[in-house]
Parts: sequence; C-alpha cells; structure tokens
Amino acid sequence: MENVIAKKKFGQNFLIDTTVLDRIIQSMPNNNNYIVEIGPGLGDLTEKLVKYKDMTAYEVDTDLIGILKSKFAIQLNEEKLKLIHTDVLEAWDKQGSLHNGKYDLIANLPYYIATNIILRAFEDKNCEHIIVMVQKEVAQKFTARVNEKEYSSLAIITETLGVDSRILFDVPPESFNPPPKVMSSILYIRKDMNKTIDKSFKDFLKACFTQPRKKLSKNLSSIVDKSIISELFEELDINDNIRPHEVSSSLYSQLHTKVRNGRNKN
Ligand SMILES: C[S@@+](CC[C@H](N)C(=O)[O-])C[C@H]1O[C@@H](n2cnc3c(N)ncnc32)[C@H](O)[C@@H]1O
Repeated sequence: MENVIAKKKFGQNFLIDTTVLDRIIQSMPNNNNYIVEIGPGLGDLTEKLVKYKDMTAYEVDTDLIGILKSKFAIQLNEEKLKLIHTDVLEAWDKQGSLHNGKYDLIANLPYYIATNIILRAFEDKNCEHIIVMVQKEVAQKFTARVNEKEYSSLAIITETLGVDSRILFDVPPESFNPPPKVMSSILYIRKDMNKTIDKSFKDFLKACFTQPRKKLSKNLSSIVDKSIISELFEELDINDNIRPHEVSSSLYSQLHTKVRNGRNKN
C-alpha cells in the first residue's frame, strides 16, 4: 500500500484482500451498463473494474485524487476512466444522476454515509445494479425478509423497488487496512427500472415504524383514525395484533394506497 494515512472522517478502510477484490469482479452483472464507483481510495478495485468497462469514479479526498491521477494516467488519458473530485452526495444534488446513461454502482462504500448513498442510488433513474461493500448490519437491514426482526422501511423500500436483493458474502475486518471494528458484507440489489417510490410512501412507512415493537395499529393511529384502521385491517385481512415487521411490502403498498386515497386523519 502507498504511504498513506487513512482518514477516519472519510471512512477510509482500504480493501487489501485480493481474493475479495476478485470475488467482487466475479459478481459483476453481465450487461452493457457503464460503471460508477464511489470512493476509489487507492484504486485497487478501480484497477480491476476499468479492465472490463469504461467508468467514472467519485472521490472526495484531495490527497487521494493526486495518487489516483498518477496511477491511472493512461486510463484517464484514453478516457476509459473519469475521475471526479467531489463529495458524491453533492454531485447527486447537482446532477440528479451520477451518469447520463444506464449504470451499475460498484464500490466499497464509506460506512458513515453508506445508507444514504444506497437510498440516493434508489432514486437515481439511471442506476440499475448496486453492488457495494457495507457494514454487515446495514446489508441485513436492506435484505431482511418479512417476519425477521430487522424487517423495516429499508427492506420494504428495497423489496418494492427491486427485482433481486441479497447478501453475496461477508468480509472480515482483516481484509482491510486499517481494519474496521465491524464485519462487512457485499450487498447486491437489482432495481426494477420501471419502478419509483414517492415521498408519501416513505413518510407512511416512517409512521408505521415509529415504535417498531408496538402494534402496527398503534403506530398508524398517529395518521389514521382508529375506526378507519379497523376497517382497513378487515378489508385487507390484517390481524389487529400484528407488529410492523410482520406485514409484507405488498401489503404495505396496498395499505398506503387506501390511506392516501382519503382515509387519513386530514
Ligand atoms: C471504504 S474506503 C474504500 C476505498 C477503496 N475503494 C478500497 O476499496 O480500498 C471509502 C472511500 O470513499 C471516499 N469517500 C468518503 N466520503 C466520500 C464522499 N462523500 N464522496 C466521495 N467519496 C467519498 C473515501 O475517501 C475513501 O476513498
């Protein structure tokens, strides 16, 4: 590894295990999509990705930009690689999308903003696949299934937008330098490009999970009259004692549609 001191504030844990790097490459979907990487770091994953496809990498750290520019001078010159020096969240704010064509996001994400990045990739209409290294606990939240205790808004949004979502494999702390304090996982999500989620559904889920271990009916009573909740539950054959993590994403969608169509408190 180059003589670089990893910066905690940028979530820098560099992946040094070549077996893991190769397994990420093997997980790449077989398609013609462009590649976007967030946080190329010292460029170990970038070096492998750019052999397969043209790509853009977004990096916030000025010191790393200098290293990457000399390491990838040829690829930059041939325009196989575009290196953008910015905070990726600002790029999303400004551009709306990280690339103006269909792309797959492949990255070892900075953990302090990983959830936020995945949610932004969900909103990005050009992003199809998300293959990212995140904290294992975060990966579990995105891939939980109904009735599991981790099943909440993130998993429901993922199921609603996705055709496929799963954890591909776990990665131990010693695969990184410096090693993070937590176990990591490679998360795989394939979005359905025809689907979007509106803010009203997200707000609805937030209300449903205000107190995740209480009854769903109790949480819903902050936005829907109790008598209407009973009516809706009967129509949809939902048990009054049900907890928020016991309701499937499709049932949440149906409930939301009914609430939005006038049966809320306002
Ligand atoms: C976990 S490291 C991964 C580095 C490298 N890809 C690897 O696998 O070794 C996260 C990378 O994201 C970069 N980063 C952190 N915050 C960022 C942001 N807001 N926008 C763009 N890059 C960011 C860090 O500087 C670092 O290079």
